Amino acid sequence: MALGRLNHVGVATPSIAASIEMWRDLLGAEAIGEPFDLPAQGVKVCFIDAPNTQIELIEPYDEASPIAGFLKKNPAGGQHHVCFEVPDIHAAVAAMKAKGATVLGEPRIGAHGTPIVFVHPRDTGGMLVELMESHA
Ligand SMILES: CC[C@H](C(=O)O)C(=O)SCCNC(=O)CCNC(=O)[C@H](O)C(C)(C)COP(=O)(O)OP(=O)(O)OC[C@H]1O[C@@H](n2cnc3c(N)ncnc32)[C@H](O)[C@@H]1OP(=O)(O)O
Ligand SMILES: [Co+2]
Repeated sequence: MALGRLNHVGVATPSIAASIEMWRDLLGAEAIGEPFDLPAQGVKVCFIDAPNTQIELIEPYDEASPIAGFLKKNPAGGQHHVCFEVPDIHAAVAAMKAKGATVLGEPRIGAHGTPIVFVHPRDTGGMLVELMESHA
């Protein structure tokens, strides 16, 4: 399985609203999407377009959010994961497992409306990696 396009960098934040201000006023972001809730994945999401990828701002939807633990350790938020595109999520899961990596859960629909999975950071040098099926 070849390394695919970097679809987005996930950035955890305690406040999407505050993060939008920083990305816009300090870093010059111009294409900022409308925040939306993704309760099935326990997050609120806002995509910020960069020329060749996106920033995915993620805020806990509730206390059970999978990023709640991360924000306890990093109260100001920070870089949470990176997401690479794959042509076939099931083939990607099989390839990861065949190489001994831990895939977290089953493929589920992510913020772009396509199937995603996560590979445990212990298998990826400490960086949480998301794989997202994309046919773009
Ligand atoms: C899905 C919608 C959207 C999209 O793009 O479509 C998203 O991307 S939403 C993103 C939020 N969802 C997830 O992250 C789901 C997958 N994540 C998980 O299942 C957990 O966060 C997990 C298992 C990676 C970590 O679990 P937890 O937060 O409970 O922390 P632990 O103490 O169990 O962590 C174990 C170990 O991993 C290290 N860790 C935790 N989070 C990260 C991280 N983001 N990046 C790197 N490392 C991470 C943590 O420090 C622990 O390390 P250790 O050395 O054992 O102390
Ligand atoms: Co993501």
